[in-house]
Amino acid sequence: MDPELVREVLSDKSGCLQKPRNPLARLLASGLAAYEGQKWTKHRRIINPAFHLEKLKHMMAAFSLCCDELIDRWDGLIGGRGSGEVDVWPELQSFTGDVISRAAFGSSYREGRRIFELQEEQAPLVMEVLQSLYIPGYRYLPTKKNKKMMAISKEVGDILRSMIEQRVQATRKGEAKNNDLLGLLLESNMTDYPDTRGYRNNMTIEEVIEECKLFYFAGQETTSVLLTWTIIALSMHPDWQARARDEVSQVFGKNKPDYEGLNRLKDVTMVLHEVLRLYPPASMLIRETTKEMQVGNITFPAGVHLVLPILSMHHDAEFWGPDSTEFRPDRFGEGISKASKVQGVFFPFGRGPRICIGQGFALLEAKMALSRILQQFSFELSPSYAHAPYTAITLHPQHGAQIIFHRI
Ligand code: HEM
Repeated sequence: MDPELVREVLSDKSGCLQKPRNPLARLLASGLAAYEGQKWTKHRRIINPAFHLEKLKHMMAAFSLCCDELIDRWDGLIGGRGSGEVDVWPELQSFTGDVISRAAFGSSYREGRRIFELQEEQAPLVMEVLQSLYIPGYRYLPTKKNKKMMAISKEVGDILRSMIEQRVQATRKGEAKNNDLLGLLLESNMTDYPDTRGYRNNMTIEEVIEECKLFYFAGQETTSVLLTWTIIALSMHPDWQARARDEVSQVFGKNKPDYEGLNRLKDVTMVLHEVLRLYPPASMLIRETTKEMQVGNITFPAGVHLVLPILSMHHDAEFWGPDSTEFRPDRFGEGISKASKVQGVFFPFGRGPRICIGQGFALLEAKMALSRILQQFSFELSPSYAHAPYTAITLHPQHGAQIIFHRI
């Protein structure tokens, strides 16, 4: 696909495009509530100013705590033998779930974790519904599955509502620290924050609930996918594993990584960019035309879905050269803009007004986790690993990611 067209669509200067309304994309976009007929929230952008990386520094403590738990768990799995096999895919999913729970809900972490467990239970039920024949009104019938889904949805809503109400009270009394995502969301929501057209944009409690659910969907699986492919790629390329470990050891020695040091990691960043290029967690973006519009020299009527194929553009030899499918992190040695032959063909976090607001968060989390893992273990692929990247909602390792770890 022509990168110019991608830029044109994602910048959407004509205002003719929106995030799609098809059920699967709605599931992705606004969480499971989409199934219940709730609307895509229009207000997301108001949280952007509060979601500044400076504030995320407060979340370093949450990342660090989750890393401690991960390393302890893997240490336990390896046991006294010094080496052992771990399927890192479920491990890292649980890790990023913990990170987002702690970062999103701070002191209310336990209730937050319960919400995410419930959503995990709900996701396969929703997928089943989406994949089955659509019969209008069927979802309101008191079938076993529908009752289960409604019960989960009610429990999630009840927990969130009570957490939010408590937090709003505490914020009004000046008693809440509010350096977690929920706090930032509520704080920015309590501030009168007009949009570019001057409208007040405050969210309802229901919309705050939707935002909280979205953070989980947008932030948990994507980051676990990135970390999992990184461990696999570094197992396949021991030279890069050694190089990344050397860098981590030069910057941190045996100390725990800090914010300033993580921002100085060059080789590790190149590795993460190359993994995001070869295995982009979101393999495509979709936009829907809301009225007739022209893209390039084609005129599309309203209601057309435009698919922007991140995965294939990231692999295209025309943009990246004849080694486009090879793992070569040094192509990012002089930054993203010089990595490809053509500009604008690397967009794992999207682009334009709806670009991922969690990209700083995700990269910081990934760098911290990877640094801790490299400090503690060397690793290689297990003979039971089968390489099968598979596009479900994100780009999964279809048969898991079995890795043999050796304690250093
Ligand atoms: C490696 C990790 C991640 C990747 C590859 C990723 C990728 C993306 C992409 C491609 C989009 C744009 C979707 C579109 O334009 O249709 C997006 C949006 C979004 N992401 Fe991420 N993401 C990651 C991590 C995170 C994290 C950790 C969070 C939250 C803490 C997050 C929160 C969001 C939100 C809220 C949106 C919607 C923004 C909007 O529509 O205005 N993401 N992400």
